Amino acid sequence: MGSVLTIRGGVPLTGKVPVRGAKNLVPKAMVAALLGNSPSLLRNVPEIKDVDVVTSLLKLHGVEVTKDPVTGDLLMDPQNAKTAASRDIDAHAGDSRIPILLCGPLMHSIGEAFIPDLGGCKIGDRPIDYHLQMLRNFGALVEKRPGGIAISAPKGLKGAKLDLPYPSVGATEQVLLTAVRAEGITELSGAAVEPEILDLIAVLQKMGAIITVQTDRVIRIEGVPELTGYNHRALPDRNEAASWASAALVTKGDIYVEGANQQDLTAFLNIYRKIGGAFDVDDDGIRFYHPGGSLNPLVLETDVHPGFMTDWQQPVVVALSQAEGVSIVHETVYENRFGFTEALIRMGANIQVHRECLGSIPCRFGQRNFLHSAVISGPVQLKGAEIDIPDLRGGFSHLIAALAAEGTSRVTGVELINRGYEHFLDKLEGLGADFDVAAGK
Ligand SMILES: CC(=O)N[C@H]1[C@@H](OP(=O)(O)OP(=O)(O)OC[C@H]2O[C@@H](n3ccc(=O)[nH]c3=O)[C@H](O)[C@@H]2O)O[C@H](CO)[C@@H](O)[C@@H]1O
Ligand SMILES: C=C(OP(=O)(O)O)C(=O)O
Repeated sequence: MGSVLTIRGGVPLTGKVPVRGAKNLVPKAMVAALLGNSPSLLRNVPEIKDVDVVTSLLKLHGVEVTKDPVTGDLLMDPQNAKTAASRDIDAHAGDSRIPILLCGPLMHSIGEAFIPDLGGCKIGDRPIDYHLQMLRNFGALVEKRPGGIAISAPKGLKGAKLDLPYPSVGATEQVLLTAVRAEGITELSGAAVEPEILDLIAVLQKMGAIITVQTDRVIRIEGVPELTGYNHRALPDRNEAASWASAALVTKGDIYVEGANQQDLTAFLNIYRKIGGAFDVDDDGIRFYHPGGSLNPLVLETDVHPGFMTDWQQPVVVALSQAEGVSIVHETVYENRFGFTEALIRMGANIQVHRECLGSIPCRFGQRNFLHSAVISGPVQLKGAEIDIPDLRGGFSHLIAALAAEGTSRVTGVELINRGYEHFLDKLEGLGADFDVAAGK
């Protein structure tokens, strides 16, 4: 039974929070360790659920994993990698999307893989068609099995000329993790180039891979027969940083996010400043604060990097509910990422969601009946409510709203937040939030 959080809102969050390695890099760098012929050391690893899930999956496949939670050092030795039973893999896959990325590394290290149906946030259909198509182009055989897919490469994996119809982060990583040890050259057009992908490329290069990131979303990989282990410090979690930044703005607080990196947050910082938030960057992090006065409404579209990241959208929508005037947010990455607004509306936010594309970025969801544009009018006084957290970022945005609201909120489903926010209750306590946690009935 999950715990219940009782939040008494209205306290500005002030203080310091550290952010460690990115949820959207660390599990993938862990998967990459399977490609090496010697141990890998990943540093700055946070204690989050997605890391635990991949740790279990690696262990099931014979990888020795040793972790120091305090330093964040994670040592992985893949030298005895082996096949695992599909029912065990299924039981350990958890609520994560990472298992699909095991395909290439497992085919290279043990010749086959079983991949269970994926978890991850329910913010759209989230198909894996690009992943499977890319793998087939390398020569992999993909078979549907109960509860997942079986994948093998009886004739080996060969480099290919590939083109993604949309710059999918996961499918780009799938190609990288497969191409590095495939025979010959792979050229991927339409690739995603998120900072986490560039950091994964850095990991793979340390292992001996030959990867060139060209202009216009083209990545070229020359396959090599063998890779070694790596020693790498994971880039910081820019999505967690942006969430705390929004929390500072919404609660009229002042939060120093230790570890936040300006370069990875450029698009976010521009929007933060336009809304009326203030920030100071130094060598170790970024201070985010509400400088007083009213917040400004704006028009915003989520997009692939270098655009405004979709995972920043939900916390920023809460900030826009406090801006003076009408804002428009067009979500172009996921077709169904406004479900979280239902709870905000119950808390008093003035938000309408629309099927039309309210923006200029060509989007795959227009005229397809998806509620993917939001109109937000503010400012409103948010009020405490009963909330059941639906997903990671939507859930964090609900927490922020409850922390700023008048009165008390009762929040269930908080365990979902552990998937991407390390020690978030300790961090909230350190920032002065007024809450209790009780075991649910
Ligand atoms: C663990 C991780 O890193 N998660 C991130 C990753 O998710 P993830 O890698 O799952 O996201 P993708 O970039 O692949 O998805 C983007 C869009 O492409 C679609 N698509 C994707 C694959 C496919 O085979 N077919 C298909 O249609 C998806 O449904 C979605 O509409 O990138 C997203 C976009 O920056 C982020 O929101 C997630 O936080
Ligand atoms: C959508 C997200 O993650 P995942 O892809 O792991 O579900 C997220 O981090 O906001």
